[in-house]
Amino acid sequence: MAAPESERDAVVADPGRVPSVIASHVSITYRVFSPGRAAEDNTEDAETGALKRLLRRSTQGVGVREVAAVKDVSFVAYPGESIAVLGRNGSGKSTLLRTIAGLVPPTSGRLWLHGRAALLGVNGVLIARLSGRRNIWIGCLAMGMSPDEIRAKQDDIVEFADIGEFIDMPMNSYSSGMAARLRFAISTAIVPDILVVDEALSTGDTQFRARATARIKEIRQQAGTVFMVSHTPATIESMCDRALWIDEGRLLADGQPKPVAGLYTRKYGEDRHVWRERYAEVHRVIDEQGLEAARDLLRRWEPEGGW
Ligand SMILES: Nc1ncnc2c1ncn2[C@@H]1O[C@H](COP(=O)(O)OP(=O)(O)OP(=O)(O)O)[C@@H](O)[C@H]1O
Repeated sequence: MAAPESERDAVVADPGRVPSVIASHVSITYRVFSPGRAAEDNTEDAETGALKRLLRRSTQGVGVREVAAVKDVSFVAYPGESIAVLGRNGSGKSTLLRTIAGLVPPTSGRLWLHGRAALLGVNGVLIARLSGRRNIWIGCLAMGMSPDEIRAKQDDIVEFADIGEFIDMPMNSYSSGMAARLRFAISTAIVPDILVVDEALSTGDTQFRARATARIKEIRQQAGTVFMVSHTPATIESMCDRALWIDEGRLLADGQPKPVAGLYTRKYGEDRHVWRERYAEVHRVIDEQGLEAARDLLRRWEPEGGW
């Protein structure tokens, strides 16, 4: 069903402020290539079987499945905002965040960024057999820092990671908490305009979490925009001033963290049976009347949502 006109015009920016991110009808679809069936060729020798499979694929095509991870998401974000992204496993949170960080292009729709975005977590580029100190250079270079910038920052990074003599040991000797601390310290060494945090705070001990929270606050105060995935209502309420609830790839709610997290946790929390019926109703409304009508329903249930 085509989206109603009100949904097509969902991106409305505040004329008094310069947005840091504008997402306009962003959809992201993965194409998954499934290998051909191998079992039929077990009477052949391996080489003949492989050749036959290859021939069959080239004539019949490889199975392609499309996964619509993010569906028609629109929002406007501003400097100074700290935005929680919540939703169940597989709902599309990481995909959306990776798109904001510039790692996955939107399949359709438009995304405008004002400034530099960085995904917190330089895990992909770090090399486990090298020391933490060497990895600081690798991670910082990957974030686009110059050698002079790195030299100026490296003592701060070591100090913030606070992993003692392990900084000179290979990263594959680190506990997961230590590795998370070092990654966090590297990726917040420079203040990006848009910081994207994908569950980085779920690791690390209480003391480190408190320091990480303070660092994120610092970034916010320097007028950056922070997006962070979190499943914990207390974290969302203490660290964020806005929440996006992504459900099956759709932006179901965009409002103040407390009511949005409240709706979300009720769906998966205590009065689950009551909410399950309401949730089924939300999905019925989405199918029959569109997403905006479903959001109206949520607004009626949680009028204090600020949406
Ligand atoms: N690289 C990929 N190739 C194909 N499908 C993918 C890929 N990454 C994610 N998906 C699919 O896209 C959908 C959204 O996944 P995504 O990781 O964005 O969800 P998520 O909300 O971050 O989940 P989680 O909370 O488990 O991390 C899922 O159906 C997932 O299987």
